[in-house]
Amino acid sequence: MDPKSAEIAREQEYFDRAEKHREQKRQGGSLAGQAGVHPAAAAALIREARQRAEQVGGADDAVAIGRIDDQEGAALYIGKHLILDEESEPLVISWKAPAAEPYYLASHADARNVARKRTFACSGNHIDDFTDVIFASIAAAVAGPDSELLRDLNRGRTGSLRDIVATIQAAQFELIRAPLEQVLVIEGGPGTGKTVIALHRVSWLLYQHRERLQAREVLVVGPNPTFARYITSVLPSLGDTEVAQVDITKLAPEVALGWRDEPDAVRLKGDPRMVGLLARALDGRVGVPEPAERLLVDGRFVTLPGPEVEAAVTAARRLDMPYTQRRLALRDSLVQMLADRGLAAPAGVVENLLSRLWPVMTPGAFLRDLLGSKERLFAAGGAEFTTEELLSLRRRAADRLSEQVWSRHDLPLLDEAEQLINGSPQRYAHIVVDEVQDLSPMQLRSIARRSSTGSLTIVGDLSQSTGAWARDSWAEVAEHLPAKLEHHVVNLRYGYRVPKQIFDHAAPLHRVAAPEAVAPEAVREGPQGPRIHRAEEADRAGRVATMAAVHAAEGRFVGIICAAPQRGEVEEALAANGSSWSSADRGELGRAINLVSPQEAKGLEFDAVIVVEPEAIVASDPRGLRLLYVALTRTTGYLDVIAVGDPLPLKASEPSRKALAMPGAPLPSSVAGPAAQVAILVRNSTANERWAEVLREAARLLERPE
Ligand SMILES: Nc1ncnc2c1ncn2[C@@H]1O[C@H](COP(=O)(O)OP(=O)(O)OP(=O)(O)O)[C@@H](O)[C@H]1O
Repeated sequence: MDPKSAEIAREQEYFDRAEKHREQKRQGGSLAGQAGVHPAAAAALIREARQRAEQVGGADDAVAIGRIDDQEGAALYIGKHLILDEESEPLVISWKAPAAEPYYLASHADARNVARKRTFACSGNHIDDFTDVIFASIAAAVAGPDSELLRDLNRGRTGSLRDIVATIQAAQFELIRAPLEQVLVIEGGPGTGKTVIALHRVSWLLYQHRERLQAREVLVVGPNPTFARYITSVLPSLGDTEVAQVDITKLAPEVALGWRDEPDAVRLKGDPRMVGLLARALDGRVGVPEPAERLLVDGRFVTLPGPEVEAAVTAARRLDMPYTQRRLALRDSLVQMLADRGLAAPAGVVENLLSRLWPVMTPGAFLRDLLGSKERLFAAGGAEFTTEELLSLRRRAADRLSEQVWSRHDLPLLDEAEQLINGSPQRYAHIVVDEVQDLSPMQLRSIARRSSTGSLTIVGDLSQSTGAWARDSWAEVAEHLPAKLEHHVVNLRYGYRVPKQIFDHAAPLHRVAAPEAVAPEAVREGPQGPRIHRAEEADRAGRVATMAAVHAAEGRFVGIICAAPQRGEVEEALAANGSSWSSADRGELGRAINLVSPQEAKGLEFDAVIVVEPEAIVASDPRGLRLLYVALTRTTGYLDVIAVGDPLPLKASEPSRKALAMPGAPLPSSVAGPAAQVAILVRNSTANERWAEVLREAARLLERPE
């Protein structure tokens, strides 16, 4: 046996021994259910056992990810979870324990008493190989990634992000363990590890602050359901199963989505001026008493003077409480007025009057009534909004609340209304927000109101910021976040995902679309450079389907990124080719072939990416060059770009007639005001819609209110 194989065999013995102890701990847990006599007690024990098993680590995980030997020759094995022997001595320590720090921080410049760092490559608990870094006596600092990191980065991807405990880099580790009491903004280009670091940071914070920070007090927010699902298994794999992980649409009452807002309305619904508008509109729902209010108590009428009732309403209005609580206060006042007249009326007696003065309100009913009424909008808008703005919010309300279809951009408004009507939602001691660069002020408020401490980890990249609230500076984001604690922005420099040749292809876009942001340095070469395919419109989709099938046949996880105009033809071509695929827009991800819009592709990665018609991607957003940059930086290995037009447009072009005809596309700036409303209305009206209704609505839009 060669020396390395002999060493692997010795290490394997240690791994096997540790695994035996891990299994014993797991078994100890799984018998707990049988020990309980009462079924409820047994269920609780089983639940606890399951949690314990998760904290022990999966049976398929290696017991250790690495080992450090100090200058005196003492070895310390490091894994995802602590494993003790029969004497309760540690066989493996957790990566989060202070003693594990040198594993991540030792460098040739500062060895931290580490003589050797060993990283294991395993299949399950079987050691395939290991690599050593010898620190002793090597003076020169060696830059660049170690071979274990490269091996890990070159592994094929699946539909879910993995933990990186074995290969966390020193700069990343510093962010993972940065103090809890701050707003930490982690910025960095595509694939610098922002997401994965933020998740490891959660695990690390829960471990270090276990006395005062519980998993249930931590919230992780992603930008959409696909992304939330993509990252969801990292924390459980680190033993943290109880952290709430949601996409931002979940921070609002549950409603049926499906309405598409026009760009003006999208922008406005994210505007912080909506806070005042909603508060004024809710106040507008409070009624005015009659000069004399008559109530039927015990079969006879009692009259309450209007001014007295009005004083009670005014007092309730002034209370610093949510609408529903103030309603209860008004009810108490009305009951008291009757009591003052010697009438012991049950609360129900005043209910009719109360419903008129202070109607019961739900966020959905309130917002539907507001957006559906020009009068209500104009009354609440005040001087802060232009006529055009208020009209852009107006839409026909469904007759029944259950039939109302909402847009994604209504959600932060519903959340704001929920706060105004029913008070604060559940709050969290630490919140992580990923892809924060695109969030509107109203969405950021939704997050801020859920923070009990002001401690946040914010993750994003300005060079990937697109949409109605595209940002150019962190200050624009920070002003809507809690200001209780200091804000620190830290930049990650190295790009781990995108191979160098491919990043070089995308880099010119970065320079024109986000000149202020720092571009990452790619740490590795890929299997090949980007391949640019010129196509005719007629054969474009067919070639996409063929390329996807070839990549999939090689076992690669494939992402086809295309804008809305090309989506139909690509779906048809895939179907004609007999390929099955997942659609990220429906929240799915994970088959060999995935079809993704450039917006939904943010944060995701694939072994092979096919970017369809870059010009169409650029045309689909006012910051379209950034969107193309996002699309080109999703690959860990292969990139194909297929284009009838320019494969690398560096200038955002005037939208074509065809693009303008698409619902949701921005109109030229010369078409504004009511004319824009009418243009949008006509564009959105399909042939089978009732034209009389469309024309009536158009006439209504053109008649300007005073
Ligand atoms: N230290 C590391 N060891 C192994 N893999 C790493 C390391 N750092 C980052 N990666 C990998 O690089 C890829 C990109 O990481 P991640 O998705 O967190 O980047 P990001 O900065 O959030 O990217 P984007 O801006 O595109 O959302 C992931 O596959 C991640 O596992």
